[in-house]
Amino acid sequence: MYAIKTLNNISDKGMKLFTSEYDLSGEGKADGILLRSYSMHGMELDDSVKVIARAGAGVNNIPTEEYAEKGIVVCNTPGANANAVKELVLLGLLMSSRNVVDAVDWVRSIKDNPDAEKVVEKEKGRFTGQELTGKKIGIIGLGAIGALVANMCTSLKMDVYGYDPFISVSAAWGLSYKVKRVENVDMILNNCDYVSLHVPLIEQTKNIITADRLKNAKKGLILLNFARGGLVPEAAIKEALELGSVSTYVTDFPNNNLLNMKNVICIPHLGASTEESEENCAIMAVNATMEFLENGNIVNSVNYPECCMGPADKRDRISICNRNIPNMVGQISGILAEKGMNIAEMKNQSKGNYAYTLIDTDNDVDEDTLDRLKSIEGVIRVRLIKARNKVS
Ligand SMILES: NC(=O)C1=CN([C@@H]2O[C@H](COP(=O)(O)OP(=O)(O)OC[C@H]3O[C@@H](n4cnc5c(N)ncnc54)[C@H](O)[C@@H]3O)[C@@H](O)[C@H]2O)C=CC1
Ligand SMILES: O=C(O)C(=O)COP(=O)(O)O
Repeated sequence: MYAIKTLNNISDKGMKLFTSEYDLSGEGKADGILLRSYSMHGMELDDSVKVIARAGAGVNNIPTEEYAEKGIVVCNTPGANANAVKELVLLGLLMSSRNVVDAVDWVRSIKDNPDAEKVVEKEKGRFTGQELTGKKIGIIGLGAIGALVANMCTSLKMDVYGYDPFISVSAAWGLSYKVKRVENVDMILNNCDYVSLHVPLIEQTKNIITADRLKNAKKGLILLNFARGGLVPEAAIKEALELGSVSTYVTDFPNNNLLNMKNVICIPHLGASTEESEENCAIMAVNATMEFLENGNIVNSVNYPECCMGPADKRDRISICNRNIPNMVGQISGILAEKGMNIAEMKNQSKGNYAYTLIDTDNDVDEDTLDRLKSIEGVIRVRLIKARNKVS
């Protein structure tokens, strides 16, 4: 039996995939944790936790490096909510271009005016906007979401520019040939009428949109931030709105300061909040959790490498989280050889500072073997997964 804890509401479509082998009561020590935006920084975790699945894309709410050091695999759900965000970006583009927020607020204010129909026709000129067709848009970050946004904007007949020095091969394949490659953030800000941010919040992207950069931005820029608040310092936005270099800031990450600024359109972090996206994310997160707990297979991890060997069905499987340093595989297989054990299949993958090893063995695995594997310097965690239908 595996115990699962959830830190946010996770769609039933995903949760119901957990079989009767899973205790979902949230009681006791968890083997796996599922969450959305709940902040895990500073949270005490039981030693029992082996896998954490973020039903969503951004993992800045999870101390992924600290957890890697503890042998906890953190997964996310790449692309599962990208369409939902793309559609909200479209709304952001339209709302900011057609003054929809102010116009709707104003028209509500005349609801008791008996001449509302006439007043609308007389006053509507105050809300004249601009069209998207033919305007320049820059997309910063061309991953799952940025690529969809870029392609959507080409369909809207916008002139689309993209910046992503780390673009993946699969994202590049999916990108319209009409998207023009730009070499730096400033070129995007200085030339575009609209800029949409789609990078993760990491050390290198924190405060990426500085006050200096915005000073030189094309006058009247509409900046859309459906990625993370921490990419754009509030002071920079305040100054740019006052100077007029930015005309509107659309953000999915409001706070008290932003809510009190004029020409800031605040959305309450709704990017991924559609039924479809919540279901997609939950299904992917639950599948990754079960794969890891039952088979030791790692999929969609952000702190450990992808490593899969199919179901742990016929043979006992040893799962080892270790540091990415020389001679790990040699020492591991040496111990198994000393114990007279035969390795039926083995896989070792690495990512950054960490590596992961899966071993299927024809023999029974005793406690002493596990203890000796644990004692190798650089081994972080060892787990035995008993075969479901063992061959004798
Ligand atoms: N508003 C919302 O509800 C949602 C917000 N998000 C945010 O959007 C972010 C992106 O999501 P996805 O597109 O799914 O992730 P992704 O991982 O598919 O794409 C991120 C892209 O950013 C690029 N990148 C990384 N560092 C960069 C840098 N310094 N400069 C330029 N590009 C850089 C990467 O190469 C990658 O192509 C998430 O990390 C999250 O913070 C994601 C989903 C929902
Ligand atoms: O997936 C992401 O990065 C998001 O920001 C979505 O957050 P949420 O799951 O809606 O709390």
